[in-house]
Amino acid sequence: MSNINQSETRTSSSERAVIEVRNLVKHFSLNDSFLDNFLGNDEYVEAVSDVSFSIAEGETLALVGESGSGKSTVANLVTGLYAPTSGQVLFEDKPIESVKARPADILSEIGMVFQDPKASLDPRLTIRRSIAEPLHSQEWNKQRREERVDELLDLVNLSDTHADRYPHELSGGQAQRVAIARAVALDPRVLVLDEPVSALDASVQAKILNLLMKLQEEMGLTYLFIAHDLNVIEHIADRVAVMYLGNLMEIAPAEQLFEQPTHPYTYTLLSAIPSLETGTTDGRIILEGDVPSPVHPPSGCVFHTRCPVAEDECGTTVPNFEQVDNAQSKCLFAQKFAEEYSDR
Ligand SMILES: Nc1ncnc2c1ncn2[C@@H]1O[C@H](COP(=O)(O)OP(=O)(O)OP(=O)(O)O)[C@@H](O)[C@H]1O
Repeated sequence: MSNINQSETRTSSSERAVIEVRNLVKHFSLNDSFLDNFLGNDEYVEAVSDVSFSIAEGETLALVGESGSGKSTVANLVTGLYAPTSGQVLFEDKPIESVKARPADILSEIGMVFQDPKASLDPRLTIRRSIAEPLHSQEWNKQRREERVDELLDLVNLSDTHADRYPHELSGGQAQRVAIARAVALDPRVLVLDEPVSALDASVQAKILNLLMKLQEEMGLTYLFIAHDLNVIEHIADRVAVMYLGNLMEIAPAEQLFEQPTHPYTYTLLSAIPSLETGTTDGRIILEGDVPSPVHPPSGCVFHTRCPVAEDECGTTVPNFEQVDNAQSKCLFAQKFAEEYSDR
């Protein structure tokens, strides 16, 4: 057991980090009017609070947590859509701003897939034109673009007959395949997947997850996979990062996290997953109280107001990350908690 600094929640030095997030902070101001500025009102939402992690080449890091925990904000910071309030995102050791300075570069390095595939496709464009759109950034002639669209349709297991349809003529699963084809059109290194299967039926979810795993293997892709549902990521994630109220609470290899969570918040998320045998969530821990406001987060550990095992110290002391086996856990009692949990 050891206490470690938050900035050390990274891949081991032998693995090459494709994405590295260092002490990332993002505030959204709530008082932007002239009067607010004049009166010095500077209230803000602390959407992401000192988050650090890295993702190794070919790895899938899942980012999980309840609604409002800051997952999408992290995704938008990693793709350079948002500028951080402080901290840094590095893509292959280069600050993301320098990659973003040339829009074609960022598109070809980091692709993005969203929750609602139909909303991410232009309803006026045929599937062929939608998939071809990012290819216009390349100096390719029409024939080369057409060939690439055919390759991409094949890659995501859609037949040519889909090429001339419009988004409204596709099922949710087919539309997500098209969105994935677009995202990988320029052969990126990284895909940021923001709840890519949340809007789909369970049977379709499994097919899209299988497709993502196949593409990762064939194209050597690195994934940042965002989900609120731990069920979805159990088989796809190599490591899991758990967020609560803008903070990273635990980061661990997926197998260890599902077997022996080291943070009480992870435990409560796991206890919400229905048992495979009974289909019920018997023994589930229901968190008391509402999620606190990200404008005035609790002192000490941000989870202490809802934590089922909090002690007095948790309300006053901000935990550092503690190493428990291969997990890093932002809990003052991580070791004790993990031992007690494994006895259950
Ligand atoms: N543009 C914005 N302006 C103000 N507040 C924002 C903005 N975007 C996000 N927030 C706030 O930041 C916090 C984190 O939001 P975020 O969308 O990143 O969480 P999330 O975990 O992705 O949730 P969800 O799964 O519901 O999308 C929330 O309190 C949210 O209300």
